[in-house]
Amino acid sequence: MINQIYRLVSPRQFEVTYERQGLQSGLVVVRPEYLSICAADQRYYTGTRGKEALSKKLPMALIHEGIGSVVYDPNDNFKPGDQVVMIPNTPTEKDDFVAENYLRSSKFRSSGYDGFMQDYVFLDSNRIVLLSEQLKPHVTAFLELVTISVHAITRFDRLAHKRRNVFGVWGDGNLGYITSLLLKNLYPESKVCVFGKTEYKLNHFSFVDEVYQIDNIPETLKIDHAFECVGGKGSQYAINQIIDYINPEGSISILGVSEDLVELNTRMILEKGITVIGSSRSGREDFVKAVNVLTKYESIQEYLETLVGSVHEVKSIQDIIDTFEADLTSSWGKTVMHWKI
Ligand SMILES: NC(=O)C1=CN([C@@H]2O[C@H](COP(=O)(O)OP(=O)(O)OC[C@H]3O[C@@H](n4cnc5c(N)ncnc54)[C@H](OP(=O)(O)O)[C@@H]3O)[C@@H](O)[C@H]2O)C=CC1
Ligand SMILES: O=C(CO)[C@H](O)[C@H](O)COP(=O)(O)O
Ligand SMILES: [Zn+2]
Repeated sequence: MINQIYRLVSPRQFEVTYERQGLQSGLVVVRPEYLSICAADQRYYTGTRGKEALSKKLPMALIHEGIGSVVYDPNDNFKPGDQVVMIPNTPTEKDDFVAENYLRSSKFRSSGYDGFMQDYVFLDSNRIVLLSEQLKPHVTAFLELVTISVHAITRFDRLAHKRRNVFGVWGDGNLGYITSLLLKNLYPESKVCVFGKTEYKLNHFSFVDEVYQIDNIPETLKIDHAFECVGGKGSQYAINQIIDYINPEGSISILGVSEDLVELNTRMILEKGITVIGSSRSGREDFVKAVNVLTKYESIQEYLETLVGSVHEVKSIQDIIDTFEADLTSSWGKTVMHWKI
């Protein structure tokens, strides 16, 4: 069959390419239905990802957050019409110690390999996870972002010391919202404090114990462990502020992606014996966990629904551009595409 792939060729410019794809490949064919825009996609779309990366990675289909329905499974593990979430990480080897998302040989869609902006996506059957009917598609569209928090919290739980009285989450955007929501559900006895810049955004975090504006934090406040969900230029200020407020031997999970090198107060990292945990992307285990968590806790899905900023029907390349532009001007939440192209 001939597949149409919608690739970014240069900032703000998409082109359709046609590729022949055999149905004998053993891969499952999925029709994408709801896709969601990540900050990483915006860095490619706007060209802020940096010239070198752009020249290495483009042309490339964007989007690594999305769900779809199975069209054809040569092994009959999935039925046509099954709703599935697609896993963007594609490992090419297995390691006993290194998770699939940290293997340098793994391929990640929409970061050097084609993402989900295609008529059909061809995936190995272990790169999709079945979704139950009770899950809402405009929410599961960004399930990949939920797996990022699931993965970071799993790593934190394994690596950090066991006093978890107070968590601090820096970042009043999408990732901060999901991370604090999961922390509050997974550690109901712990206090969760969110630190951000904008009162309007912080007002959405009704489920946490405290919210603080970053220029108005009580000096006496102390946290046991922190999650940085800021990224970009703000991550330097956020991580150094965390270093100031964290108790000795606490952990800082860094999730925000920055294009530039970040200057850190390493003297206090040393003096406080802080554990810094880098956390990037996710793997199959995290997707299975995220699907189970959303299915088990109905309230999590309800809270995640308030993170849906807007849903755009996409039928043409112009609709793709309009949706990316709308996302850039949106002040809250995830921008979802109903993929009808
Ligand atoms: N590790 C991983 O695998 C992944 C990482 N990411 C990265 O995580 C980061 C956040 O993503 P996302 O939540 O979608 O982005 P958002 O823009 O929605 O969230 C970031 C938020 O942090 C706020 N902020 C800025 N400076 C500070 C500060 N010093 N302290 C506290 N909050 C601050 C921003 O406010 P304002 O907008 O007003 O500046 C914004 O509300 C990005 O860098 C993204 O690329 C995303 C997915 C996966
Ligand atoms: O969003 C992400 C995962 O969900 C990561 O931030 C993204 O993979 C980073 O990729 P790149 O190096 O292409 O910016
Ligand atoms: Zn992402």
